Amino acid sequence: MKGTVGELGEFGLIRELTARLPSTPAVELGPGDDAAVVAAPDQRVVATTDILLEGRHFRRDWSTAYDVGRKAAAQNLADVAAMGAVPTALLLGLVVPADLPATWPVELMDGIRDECHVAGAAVVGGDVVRGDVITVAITALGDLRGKDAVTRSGAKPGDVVAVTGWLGWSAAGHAVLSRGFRSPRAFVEAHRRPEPPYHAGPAAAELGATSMTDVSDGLVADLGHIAEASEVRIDLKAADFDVPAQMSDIGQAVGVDPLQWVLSGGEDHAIVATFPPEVKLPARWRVIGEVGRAGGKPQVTVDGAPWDTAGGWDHFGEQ
Ligand SMILES: Nc1ncnc2c1ncn2[C@@H]1O[C@H](COP(=O)(O)OP(=O)(O)O)[C@@H](O)[C@H]1O
Ligand SMILES: Cc1ncc(C[n+]2csc(CCOP(=O)(O)OP(=O)(O)O)c2C)c(N)n1
Ligand SMILES: [Mg+2]
Ligand SMILES: [Mg+2]
Ligand SMILES: [Mg+2]
Repeated sequence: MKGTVGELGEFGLIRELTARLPSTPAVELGPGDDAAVVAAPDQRVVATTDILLEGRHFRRDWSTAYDVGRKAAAQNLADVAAMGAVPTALLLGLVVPADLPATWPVELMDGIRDECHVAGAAVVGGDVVRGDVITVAITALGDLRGKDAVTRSGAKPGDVVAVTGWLGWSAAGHAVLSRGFRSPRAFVEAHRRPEPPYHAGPAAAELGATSMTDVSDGLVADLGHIAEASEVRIDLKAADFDVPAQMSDIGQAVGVDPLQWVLSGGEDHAIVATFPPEVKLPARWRVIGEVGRAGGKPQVTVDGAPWDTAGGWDHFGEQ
């Protein structure tokens, strides 16, 4: 495709974007009208939104448009899964400058479409606006299939804490990219394209998870939200985490303790949940700690001590 977004124009761009979407029988009415119509047999809908901003969430010299699309969709679809729901639909709000090559939003849409396919969802609509900073604002919807949502507030003392998915890989990849390197590839790829374990969300709900969240900011920070909402303490054991040898090598090379990435690196969108101790967890879940009584301030401890460095990303913190 030749030319810029400005040359295509608003409706030309919308045509190019929507032409790339498959028709999906589950969606009653997709893009093209004032709004979409999505079936909700459960009579409730899970809804979540997250924004990705150029410079803050992604860099065009680090990630392709396709990668950004995969990641933007993944970040939102993971939030749906973390409620115990199955992702169904996604809407894309897009801000782009007029001089952006038209291939960029088109490849972004390909990435979003493909990640939706992985999670079983469909793109049902969106909006396009001209602006100075590329902004990808996604809303995702999901289906609880008649079950209760798994919130952040149900953890009970005595529960076990278990996680599935990657931890620290995206942060290690980010560390590599920020220092001007492009390898080791596995970590850089993990930063560009997280792989949330979508099916683990509804599976955890069925196993009887008492609380759940995805890890977007960092494990300690995100478990901190569960500790606060559930009014409990969460105790983690560092020995329960394995730090891959290659991650240790990167840590050595850049002078960072790799456990920092595992415990407070965000953007892998692992799913972490608490379960009653009698629940038999399938092998994909790693038990990493237990839930205790709050005893004053709810908090997360590692090997018995409060985690003293930042537990994760804060948009207004010092990064
Ligand atoms: N601008 C906002 N208006 C209303 N609710 C918001 C806003 N920003 C965040 N929230 C809500 O605060 C909660 C925490 O947000 P966030 O940390 O972004 O969650 P997550 O990491 O799962 O995306 C979410 O329930 C979110 O919907
Ligand atoms: C260029 C760039 N700088 C820094 C980061 C690191 N980073 C940006 S946002 C973020 C945390 C997750 O994003 P957020 O907007 O907080 O998502 P949410 O928690 O709402 O799901 C991290 C670790 C990045 N991905 N890219
Ligand atoms: Mg958010
Ligand atoms: Mg989340
Ligand atoms: Mg966040």
